[in-house]
Amino acid sequence: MTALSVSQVTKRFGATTALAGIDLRVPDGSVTAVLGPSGCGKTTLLRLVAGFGDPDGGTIDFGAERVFGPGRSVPAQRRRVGYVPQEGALFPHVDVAANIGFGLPRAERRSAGRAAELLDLVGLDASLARRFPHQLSGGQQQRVALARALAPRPSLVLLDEPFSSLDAGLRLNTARAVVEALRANRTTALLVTHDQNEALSLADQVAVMAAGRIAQTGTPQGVYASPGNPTVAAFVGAAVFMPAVVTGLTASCDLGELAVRPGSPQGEARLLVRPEQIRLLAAADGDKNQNENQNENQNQHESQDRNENEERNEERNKERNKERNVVVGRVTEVRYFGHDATVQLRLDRSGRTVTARVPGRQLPEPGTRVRLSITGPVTAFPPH
Ligand SMILES: Nc1ncnc2c1ncn2[C@@H]1O[C@H](COP(=O)(O)OP(=O)(O)OP(=O)(O)O)[C@@H](O)[C@H]1O
Repeated sequence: MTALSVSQVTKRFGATTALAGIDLRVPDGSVTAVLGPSGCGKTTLLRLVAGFGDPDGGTIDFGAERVFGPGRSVPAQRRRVGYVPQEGALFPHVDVAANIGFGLPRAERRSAGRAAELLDLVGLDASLARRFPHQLSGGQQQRVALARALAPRPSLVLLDEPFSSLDAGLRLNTARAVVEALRANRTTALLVTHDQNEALSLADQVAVMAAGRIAQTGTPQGVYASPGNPTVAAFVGAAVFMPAVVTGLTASCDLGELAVRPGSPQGEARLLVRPEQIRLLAAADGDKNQNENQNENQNQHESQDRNENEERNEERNKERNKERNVVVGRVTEVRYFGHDATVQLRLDRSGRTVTARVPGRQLPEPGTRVRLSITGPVTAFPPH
């Protein structure tokens, strides 16, 4: 298989700039997910790589071979690209074996061996070879579509939202089976999707696209944990943004004093907190009483022993600082998803609304007040 390099590729359709200078490298034998909102240019990029149309500028290389560049455009049929579209890719009037054999040389087309091998690769039983597409589930059809794309041993496989027509359960299983098959075959693949979970859970590399450009490329963990800007941050997962002032490695905001990553911009900033970083602690009202009792006891003790006055004052200051960093909010909404839940809270201090993602076991009732704490460092962006 071959690495793909796209460099400074541009494409306009009349007044619309579909691609504004794309740079992307897909390493040999790996799967890159292109993730982006509707209309950002994902399909256009895939079509130009396949050779279904020429860019206005830039270069496209398959390994050492330039397939598009100044004065050069290798036709689609000579690029040896496998294409898996959204749905309806199979010929309805011929069986699975014939569908898979479509792209094979004549001699191989008659051999049942290659079709069986490909069915096995995509995790389907060889007995399905004689069925017609309408006798398969949607997920099975998409696996056959991949088997057909892989049959002529392409240099590259392009998948354009191949799972979007499948329902949730089937979608995940099919997506996993398809990516396992791509990996087993050491296929270089570009998978277009607008589903963040799909991109993050399946791909070796995620390229986030926005308005005709690649906004960021990296490993799924890298893009999620260290997004380059707020647009990427919001596109790869749920995000809570809030204003803050950063001094050194600490950000001061409505959620208290939070640790920020090294190298964060200083001064006024826009903080990104992931909902799973917000932890809910014990109910706030009970805690408040306990704190008041503790303070009263401390006061009595201080009046008994004046010599320890200074020491006590210091402790009280520390306690006050701690209290200042205790963030309390009232639960306004709870959404239960089985494996976890989201809890929306209105912060006492500012009235700002934040959303926490918590395990679905012990959920607070709407209306109760809870204390919050933030785990792990948060990301700071410049304020605008
Ligand atoms: N043949 C065309 N003629 C005119 N405009 C086009 C054409 N193809 C795409 N566009 C425009 O180019 C932009 C990018 O379209 P594209 O289909 O690549 O986006 P996309 O990210 O794949 O969107 P979606 O997720 O909705 O499929 C859009 O504004 C679209 O309207």
